[in-house]
Amino acid sequence: MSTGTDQDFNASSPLSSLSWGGDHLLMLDQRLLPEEIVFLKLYTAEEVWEGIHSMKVRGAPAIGIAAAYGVVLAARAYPGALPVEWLEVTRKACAYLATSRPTAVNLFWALDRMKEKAGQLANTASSIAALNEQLLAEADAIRAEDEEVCRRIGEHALPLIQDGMGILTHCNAGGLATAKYGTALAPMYLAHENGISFKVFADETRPVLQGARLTAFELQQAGIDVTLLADNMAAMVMSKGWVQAVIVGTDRIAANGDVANKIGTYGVAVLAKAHGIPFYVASPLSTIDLSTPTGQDIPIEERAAEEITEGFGKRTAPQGVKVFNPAFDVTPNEYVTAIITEKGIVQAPYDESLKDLFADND
Ligand SMILES: CSC[C@@H](O)[C@@H](O)C(=O)COP(=O)(O)O
Repeated sequence: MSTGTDQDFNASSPLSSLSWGGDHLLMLDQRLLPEEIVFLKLYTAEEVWEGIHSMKVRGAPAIGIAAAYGVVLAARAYPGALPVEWLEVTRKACAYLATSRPTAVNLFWALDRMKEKAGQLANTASSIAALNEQLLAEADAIRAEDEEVCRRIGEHALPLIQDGMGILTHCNAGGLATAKYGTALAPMYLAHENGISFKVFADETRPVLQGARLTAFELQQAGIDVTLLADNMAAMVMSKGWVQAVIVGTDRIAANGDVANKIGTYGVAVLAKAHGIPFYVASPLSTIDLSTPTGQDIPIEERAAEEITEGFGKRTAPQGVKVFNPAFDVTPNEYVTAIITEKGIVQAPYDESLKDLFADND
């Protein structure tokens, strides 16, 4: 792995979290934002695994894209392999990369897609170089499709944003978490482009501060009116009548419409309901997991205690104290006003409306 700052930051176009560099994956180190803009050059699947696990890249769609490129890097490590060995390498890489984080279903969705593509390619009697090129094309397609999907989510959600509105969001579901535009932030970028005037309240999102470090940064760079809140201020801001909608992203939606997203989202949803504020979830179809029946079946990642006791290098709790640090929570479907997808906006009953989204796909 090597580091560099060779992709210039341009305030008018959002930073790209991931791009293919010819023989490596260029990954923006999101742990260092907003103070430093550093792109890492990753040459191995192990480096990609570590990048996902340590949250250098994070956000459900982005980790799926990163993992897809990780499979490409694994395959490229054996230029002299036979096709059957090549296939085995790609399968092992998929299984390995799937262990990097447990909650965001986009990771498994992207790896399943790469596994299926590798299986098809291995039967084509192409050279290993040609197989690798085509595997790379699949990873590129996953990335390009995500950009298009996010744009469409933004277009569908655009009518929800009106002049003078206040919108609260939690964590970061922006361009940094996706190929471009984001999911929850996509309509905000589009509304801004369309001259609609609105305010965003960004929860700082303890303990990793994706709201403060990433959402506030992204929106500020785009010239969008953003106000940063500590998480415990959302109730007061809502009670003042400053918030007309909540829009968040998601890591996995179960078949019944329960929504896993960054820890604290459930609390925001309860507050929104108490104040009569609609709570919207922006989600690509790749984040909807019909094979998981309810939110209780979604695996919730628990992360290191140090994220809470000495986040960002400063000890803020006594040594040895017990800590519970789940990275996500589940918002029950009854709090979800609507789910905004690239195929349109759906509402309860979610067990039917989510299934219909996929039925239309056939
Ligand atoms: C479009 S990103 C949607 C979600 O992945 C996002 O809201 C979120 O919870 C990210 O969590 P993170 O732990 O930063 O990967």
